[in-house]
Amino acid sequence: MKDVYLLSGFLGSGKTSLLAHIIEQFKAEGIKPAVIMNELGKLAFDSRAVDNEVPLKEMLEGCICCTGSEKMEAQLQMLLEGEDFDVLLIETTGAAHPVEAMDAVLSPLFANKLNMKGIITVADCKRWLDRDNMTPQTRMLFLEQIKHAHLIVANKIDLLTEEETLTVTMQIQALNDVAPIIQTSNSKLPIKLLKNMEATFHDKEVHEAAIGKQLTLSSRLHTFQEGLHQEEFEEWVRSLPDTVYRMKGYVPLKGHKNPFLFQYAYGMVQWLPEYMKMPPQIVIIGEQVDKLEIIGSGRND
Ligand SMILES: Nc1nc2c(ncn2[C@@H]2O[C@H](COP(=O)(O)OP(=O)(O)OP(=O)(O)O)[C@@H](O)[C@H]2O)c(=O)[nH]1
Repeated sequence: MKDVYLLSGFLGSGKTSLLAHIIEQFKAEGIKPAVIMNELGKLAFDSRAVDNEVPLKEMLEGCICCTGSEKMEAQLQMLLEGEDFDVLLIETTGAAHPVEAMDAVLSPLFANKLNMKGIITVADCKRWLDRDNMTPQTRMLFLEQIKHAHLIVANKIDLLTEEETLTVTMQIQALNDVAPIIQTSNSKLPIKLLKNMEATFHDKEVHEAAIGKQLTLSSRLHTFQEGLHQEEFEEWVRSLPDTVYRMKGYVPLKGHKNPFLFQYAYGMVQWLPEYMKMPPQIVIIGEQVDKLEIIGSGRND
């Protein structure tokens, strides 16, 4: 399994600086990183931050959350098949919503190969102080990127007074009291903090994880043991709390040879027949997904 980290944060907040700093530290430890950079526009300006030894894929046409997961799947496939690496760092555009970005990366096709460790959000502290002057949409995205983070880098504190730094840290903590907040200049984050991150639950870990572990956004991989009735499955989907944001994968349906491709977003269910026998697994993305009772399992796993 290769660990995956998603770097989120506003335009100019310090994501590329963070990426460069993380790469340097991983390499010093003998860990091989690979990078996917999602830039808006066609010029891969920031890729200069990544040296030639590090496998790099760029997604220059639009934001990963809008172009959909197929492009991301293609990049992941190419990296997994063609490159030798231990960890994957994905820098999202400043405009990416964290749930959509995580959704694009978490493909059931790679569920057994990639382990989503979580979202690191770089928050521009100077900009935070000025957030009341943002448009409502921009402000909302800024807050969502912080709310869903598993680790928050409160960056650019060199531009703040001590008192301002304290105020900003407390305000950010009030928005997300689960993620650790690290104050930095130039995104100088020690990588030892990444190692404790864990945003993915596999079936067998659900019970342990549920004890005393609180998470914002997380994902869960579930394997079905038997075929299900479509109507019962859809009834179960409707019964789920609205903190389940996305689901996708292959669901074995009674009376059909191959599991169906299943997608769920914004309360809508979509089914597509699959011509190959894909593994009967779904990925669930949301809050507290470890606590969900999943249809067909007969118990909470
Ligand atoms: N003063 C100050 N400047 C910083 C800090 N961190 C980053 N910068 C500067 O802010 C600018 C943007 O930094 P990047 O690391 O490129 O930020 P980014 O989030 O990748 O930016 P985009 O790719 O444009 O979204 C650069 O000019 C950095 O040198 C910091 O802690 N303090």
